[in-house]
Amino acid sequence: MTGMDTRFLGIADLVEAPSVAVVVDVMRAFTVAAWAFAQGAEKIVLAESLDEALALKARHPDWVALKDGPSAPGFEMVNSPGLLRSVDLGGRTVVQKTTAGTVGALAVKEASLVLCAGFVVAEATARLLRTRECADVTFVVTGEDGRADEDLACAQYIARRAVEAGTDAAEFLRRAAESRAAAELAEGVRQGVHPDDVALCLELDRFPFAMVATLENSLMVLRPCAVPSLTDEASI
Ligand SMILES: O=C(O)[C@H](CS(=O)(=O)O)OP(=O)(O)O
Ligand SMILES: [Mg+2]
Repeated sequence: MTGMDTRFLGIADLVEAPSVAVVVDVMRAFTVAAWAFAQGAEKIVLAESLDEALALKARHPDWVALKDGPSAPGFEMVNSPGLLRSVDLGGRTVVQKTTAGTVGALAVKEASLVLCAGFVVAEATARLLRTRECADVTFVVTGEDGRADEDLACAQYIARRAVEAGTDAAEFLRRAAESRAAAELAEGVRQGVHPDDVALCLELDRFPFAMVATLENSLMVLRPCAVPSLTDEASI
C-alpha cells in the first residue's frame, strides 16, 4: 500500500458517514475495551445513554454494565483499565457508556468499517488498515471536541504506521503522556481512576488484536479482530 488519504475530525465535525472510520479514545474508553477483551469478554455493546445501558442490563441480567466517572447503581464497573484488569470477564457481554469514546463510535455507525483504537492496539489497527487496503480513512478524535492531544497523537501515529513500517512511536507517546487527560487522571480530577491508568493507556501494542464495531440488530457491538502478522503481509 503506497498511501492513505486521512482526515482527523472531532465528533461534532462529522457531517457524513465516512467509508472507513478509526475512532480513537486513548484515555480511557478503548484502552478499557481492549482490557475487557483480554479479560475474556465476548463482546462490548456501546450504549447511547446511561438509561439505555441500564435498560439493556435489565433485559440481559448477565451482561456487565460499565460507565465512566464514579460508579452508580446498576453499574458493576467503571471506565478504568487498572480496575478492570483483575476482573474475570470470561464469555461475558459488557455494556459500555462513556463521555467521549462510545459517543464517537456511535457517531460513525453507518460507516462501512469502524475500528476503535488506542495505543494498546495501535499496530494491529494500522495492520488491519493496511491489509484491507483502506485508501481513505477518517480518524475520529473523540476527546475535547477533537483537540485531545492523547487521541490526536494516537490517531496520527496509527495513520503514519499504516504506511510507514519504521515509524517511531516515542514522540506520539510523549504527547499523550503530557496531555490534559493524563494530568487530570494523575491529579484525581477524574473519577473512577486507578493509579496505573495513565501508564496502562500508554502501553504501545499491549494487545495483538484490532477492535471492530458493527451494527447487530440495531446495537453497535465491538469485538476483537485478529489481523495477520507482519510475516504474513507483503512488504509495505
Ligand atoms: O473515563 C474517561 O476517562 C472519560 C470520561 S471523564 O473525562 O473521566 O469524565 O471518558 P472517555 O469516553 O473514556 O474519554
Ligand atoms: Mg478520552
